[in-house]
Amino acid sequence: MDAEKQPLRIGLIGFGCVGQGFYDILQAQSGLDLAITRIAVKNPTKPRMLPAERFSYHADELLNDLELDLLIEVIDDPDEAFRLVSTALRQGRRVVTANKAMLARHLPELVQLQTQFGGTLLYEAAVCGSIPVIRTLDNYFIHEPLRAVSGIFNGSSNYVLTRMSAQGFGYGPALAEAQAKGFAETDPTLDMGAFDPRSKAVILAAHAYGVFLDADEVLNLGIEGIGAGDMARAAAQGRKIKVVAAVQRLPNGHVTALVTPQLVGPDSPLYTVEHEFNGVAIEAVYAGTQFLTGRGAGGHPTGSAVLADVLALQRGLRYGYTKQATAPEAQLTTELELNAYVSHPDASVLREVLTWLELPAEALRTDAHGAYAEGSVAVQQLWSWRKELRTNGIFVAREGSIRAAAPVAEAVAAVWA
Ligand SMILES: NC(=O)c1ccc[n+]([C@@H]2O[C@H](COP(=O)([O-])OP(=O)(O)OC[C@H]3O[C@@H](n4cnc5c(N)ncnc54)[C@H](O)[C@@H]3O)[C@@H](O)[C@H]2O)c1
Ligand SMILES: N[C@@H](CCO)C(=O)O
Repeated sequence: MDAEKQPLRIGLIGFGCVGQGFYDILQAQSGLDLAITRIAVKNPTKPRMLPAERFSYHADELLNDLELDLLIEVIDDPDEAFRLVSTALRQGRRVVTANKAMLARHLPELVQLQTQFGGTLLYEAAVCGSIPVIRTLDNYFIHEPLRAVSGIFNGSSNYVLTRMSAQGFGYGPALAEAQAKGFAETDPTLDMGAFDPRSKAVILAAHAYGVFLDADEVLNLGIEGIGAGDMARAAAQGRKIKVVAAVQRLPNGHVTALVTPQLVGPDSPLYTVEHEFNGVAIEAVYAGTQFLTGRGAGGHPTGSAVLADVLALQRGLRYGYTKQATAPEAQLTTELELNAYVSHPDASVLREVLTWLELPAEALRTDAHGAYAEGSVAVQQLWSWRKELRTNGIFVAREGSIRAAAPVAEAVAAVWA
């Protein structure tokens, strides 16, 4: 047989939700010159849809098989994923990964390995499932200055919020559903605590601005503290609670990122993004704002993004990382402030929170659902008290853009209006 007619030989590492999703899609399509030649799994005793002889039980066997044209890494262990992906890149190979936690920690090194050894890594599936946002930023907005890239980057927490608000579900049952449907991470605190959308924000910062942010220095607050009372208050105001991640260029030219729950109204495109769907707004200086939406989690949507990367690799696509050359400085969220809403069923707990956040005691209100308060809060305070805010299940929402703290707050608000 003519060597050029051989299908691309794929080594698939990980056969969970995403691995099987990718496998299903490939089985259902004809005419693609692709073959899943080897599959590596971890657990030899787990019942699977394919006969045992289809599997290897050591991913290193796939790394050592240089007949494989391309490796796909879709396991749930970020450290092992980094070992596998970085080894493959040192071999100069073509690799696809969906592992955002691993990418957010190691992106600079993975970029450097591609330059040094000539391999290629694509990872569209790692950010917002089936939405082609990385490619849009990397290929289309190559020279366009961007004001912000923001939106709903986590399907599981959005699913839980949708079930709680529209269908009156409790937090626990809603999360159990998100897990059963394959949306949640193996450790769901990554989703509910907004660590997962923070990883995605870090990855998008690299493609939108050429900046490699340190994930540990990006403030992320999740939805563990949100209760029926918060849902009822939001609904009474005609708003919904969404976890919004934002990477944005500040008027001083620096880039910053933040992930928090937010109260959004019907004027926001995020208002109608429900269940496991994600939505990304790209605010470009000349093109204006574009909004991308689609399924952000699940085996088939994510498998579809993996397939798109495989086909792109077949055509020779690489990310350009062109904005790295002119990357602005990253700025941590200090010196910024936002409109905060905090709540707790117990007023005495909330009183203490107000002192942490330097909000006046008079801001405290109570209603049938418990205690809440609203006011302008320095992000530095949220940062300092982030562990306590999480442990106490305090819900902090923001509304509108974060802004530089006084005395430039008014000027900044005008720029962003
Ligand atoms: N589920 C989604 O919607 C989704 C979406 C985008 C990205 N991702 C990412 O894709 C990756 C896989 O997610 P998933 O939902 O398929 O998880 P999963 O838990 O369903 O499957 C992961 C599989 O990897 C296996 N595994 C772990 N270590 C392994 C090793 N060393 N060798 C071989 N197999 C190993 C596990 O046993 C498990 O079966 C994760 O990084 C996740 O963050 C998931
Ligand atoms: N756990 C992730 C999977 C998609 O990255 C989510 O719920 O968005």
